[in-house]
Amino acid sequence: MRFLKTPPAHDLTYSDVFMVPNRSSITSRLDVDLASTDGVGTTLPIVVANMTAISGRRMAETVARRGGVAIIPQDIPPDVVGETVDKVKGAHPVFDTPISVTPHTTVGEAMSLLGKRAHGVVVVVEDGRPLGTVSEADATGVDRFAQVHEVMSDDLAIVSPDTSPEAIFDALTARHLHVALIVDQDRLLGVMTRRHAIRSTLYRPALDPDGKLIIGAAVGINGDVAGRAESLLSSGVDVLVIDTAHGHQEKMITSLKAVREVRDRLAESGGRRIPLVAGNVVSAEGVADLIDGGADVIKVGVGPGAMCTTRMMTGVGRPQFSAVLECAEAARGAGRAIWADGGVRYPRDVALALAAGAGSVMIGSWFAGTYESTGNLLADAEGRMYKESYGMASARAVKLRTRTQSGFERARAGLFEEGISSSRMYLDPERPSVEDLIDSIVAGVRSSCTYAGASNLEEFHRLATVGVQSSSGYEEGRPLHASW
Ligand SMILES: NC(=O)C1=CN([C@@H]2O[C@H](COP(=O)(O)OP(=O)(O)OC[C@H]3O[C@@H](n4cnc5c(N)ncnc54)[C@H](OP(=O)(O)O)[C@@H]3O)[C@@H](O)[C@H]2O)C=CC1
Ligand SMILES: Nc1nc2c(ncn2[C@@H]2O[C@H](COP(=O)(O)O)[C@@H](O)[C@H]2O)c(=O)[nH]1
Ligand SMILES: [K+]
Repeated sequence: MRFLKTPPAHDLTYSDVFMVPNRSSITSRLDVDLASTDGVGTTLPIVVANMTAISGRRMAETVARRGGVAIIPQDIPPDVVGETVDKVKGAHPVFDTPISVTPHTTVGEAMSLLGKRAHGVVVVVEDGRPLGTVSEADATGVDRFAQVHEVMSDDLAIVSPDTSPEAIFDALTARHLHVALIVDQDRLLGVMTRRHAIRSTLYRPALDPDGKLIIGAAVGINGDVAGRAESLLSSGVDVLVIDTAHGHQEKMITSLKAVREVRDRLAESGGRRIPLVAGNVVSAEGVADLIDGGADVIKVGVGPGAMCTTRMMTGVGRPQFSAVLECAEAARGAGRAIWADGGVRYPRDVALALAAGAGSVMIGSWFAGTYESTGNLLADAEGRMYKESYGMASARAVKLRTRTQSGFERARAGLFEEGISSSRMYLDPERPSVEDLIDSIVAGVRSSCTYAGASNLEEFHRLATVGVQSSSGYEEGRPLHASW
């Protein structure tokens, strides 16, 4: 990446910068390969942040199907992480997991499950075989205590797993149906909407060597770090994140070394060498020390997160674009990669982080307001759908994390909060699924690459030309949804 003009002496946020187009020989945005360069095995440079209100089983499965990876937070007990890993590994790499109920399930219960996934139907199943589907339209005006077999639609598009996405798309269009049910030998394997059919030709799932979807998990720096790391690695995670607010501290370095020993021992006894990610830091010195401690990837960002109050509480942090730029250069110099963590709100921010040299971009709050985040779907007084979210250093998260300690200890720890305990993240009615958000990120970043003349992310980092803008420069780039 180069600056258009001499960069200013002060540090820059994503909003402070823009990219200018280069002469390009790339003729189509579809010719751009967005596989990450960080060695983690994703085909998209997107990581879901280890936040309890955001990253769980459905998020992990959905994002990995499109090529990214989700990190299960450090506060989730190891046996629950193990179950989550099993579920994600058991999910179909192409077809979406159905929401299935028995014929005698009440309409009320079936409708409460509908918001769990984006495809909009519940499948009524008996002995593994689909009998019908129930959508919100089928349930409108129906008594909540009625049973689903009374209201289900039995006009079904049943296809075999070897049907091409194009054929599924055409069949659904011809029959005016919303989802195809993928059935193999009388067993419901998955579902596919027309949008999913298109996506399955545009994205490549992120898979482990056995062809299963990938997933990561996090460990903090307190307690039995090596023990938790061993348990997570044994449960089959594909990437391990060692995470704390101030990653450039001695305790992080000793924890990291302990985790590396566990990882290396398991790898030597026949396991895979799982990449270790450590953070968070915002300086080249921090990067160097974590690489020295054994990190394969360094997580970068102090204070840019949407749930984060660190900068207002402490004055500490660093504008994220400059942090990413400096840390990426330091990591690349040592043959390692970084993840740009936090503060991403628009596709442009993802593009700018990658231009600055990030291997992947970690996103939390933007993905909180989706069907796939962990929380329950709620409606406000006007009927707008939202999910509740909170920061991992908020009093709420600290209370959860310290639940085994005395009431006094917990209350005292809660005073040191550096995050928001409750926020409403609204679902965008146009983009209610994390897959819709990924579509827009991918459309934006593919386009950024072709403006730069890059056919992959390594070229993009090399070719990107970045300028510095005023706040009115940023404002000029915003769309206008109503007249002046
Ligand atoms: N990227 C960011 O800007 C930030 C991210 N977070 C996220 O919140 C989650 C919880 O992290 P964290 O609060 O570190 O909790 P952890 O449970 O990981 O504990 C942090 C440990 O480090 C010690 N510590 C020393 N100095 C600091 C410091 N300046 N800030 C925080 N802890 C310090 C704490 O001791 P003691 O409590 O006794 O001081 C504690 O033992 C993580 O997921 C983290 O990524 C949190 C804040 C900022
Ligand atoms: N200072 C705090 N930082 C937090 C907290 N919870 C999460 N985080 C960080 O934010 C990113 C995600 O950023 P987002 O803008 O995409 O939401 C996450 O990975 C953490 O590094 C918190 O309570 N305090
Ligand atoms: K912030």
